[in-house]
Amino acid sequence: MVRIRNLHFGYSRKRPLFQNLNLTLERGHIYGLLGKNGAGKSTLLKNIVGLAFPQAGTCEVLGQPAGKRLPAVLADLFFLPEEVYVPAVTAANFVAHTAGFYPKFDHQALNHYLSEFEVPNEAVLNKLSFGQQKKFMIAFALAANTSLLVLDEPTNGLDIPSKVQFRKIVASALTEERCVVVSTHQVRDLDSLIDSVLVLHGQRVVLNADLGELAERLRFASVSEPDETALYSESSLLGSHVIQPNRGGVPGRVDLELLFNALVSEAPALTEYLTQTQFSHEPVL
Ligand SMILES: Nc1ncnc2c1ncn2[C@@H]1O[C@H](COP(=O)(O)OP(=O)(O)OP(=O)(O)O)[C@@H](O)[C@H]1O
Repeated sequence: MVRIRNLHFGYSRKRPLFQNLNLTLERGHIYGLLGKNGAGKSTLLKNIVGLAFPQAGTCEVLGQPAGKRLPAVLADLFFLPEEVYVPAVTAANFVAHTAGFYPKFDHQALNHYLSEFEVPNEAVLNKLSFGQQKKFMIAFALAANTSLLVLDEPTNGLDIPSKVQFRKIVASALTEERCVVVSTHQVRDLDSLIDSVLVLHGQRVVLNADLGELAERLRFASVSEPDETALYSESSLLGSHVIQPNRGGVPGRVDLELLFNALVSEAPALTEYLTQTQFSHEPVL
């Protein structure tokens, strides 16, 4: 679906944002893209959807260079940027004029998502609140039914019930044919939604892993005594939160926030452990 090899990109040549970045994304997965502010999440997504162009290396989507923006590729991908723009027309009018760009557009699904999000179909879009505009565009993006769906910080501006709805709706829209990428710096918004996690740090993707496999290999725990054997440890009020090798092999819950903190603080023991462990997606770290 997405194949990036040795990508170099920077807004200025003196300050590269990505160097030798590699990434493979497959159908049938919901990926969560995590990275600190300014790590380049939005920029990476723009390279994927053909709105920014590699200075070296390749970025292919659906087997074609993304930067070529071929009509057949654009009809099968949807990118929802963080800041949504809506014109001064009703939702129904907007759909009547734009759904035609997406051959697999599902009108029934759109009505279902809009009613779940409680967005009125007859409303003039630019008169809606920011959160309602965002929910309308999320519903439209999902209903476009494209093979690749890229959502940049979709939960920004959503209230708590809408975030819950968002997770439910996106999960229901995933099929074996679709690949969904969701970026966020609010790691908790992705809990129980994504099945794979991507971490962008230090100019490259340092982790691309299936959450199920991570759960089999890592154990996330809170301990009261220091654990010298932990791969990563973070002090808490009652002791420490730790990441340990999962020696029992019984999969538990992956603490995305702790994992993210560990990776961006470049915990060497965890890095080494993950490097030795074969993940299904691609060699990471
Ligand atoms: N159009 C642009 N021109 C020049 N620099 C840019 C442009 N867009 C982004 N940048 C810079 O590139 C870097 C990465 O920005 P980007 O928006 O991709 O990061 P991000 O990980 O999405 O950040 P955040 O989590 O804060 O949204 C930042 O330092 C930003 O200032």
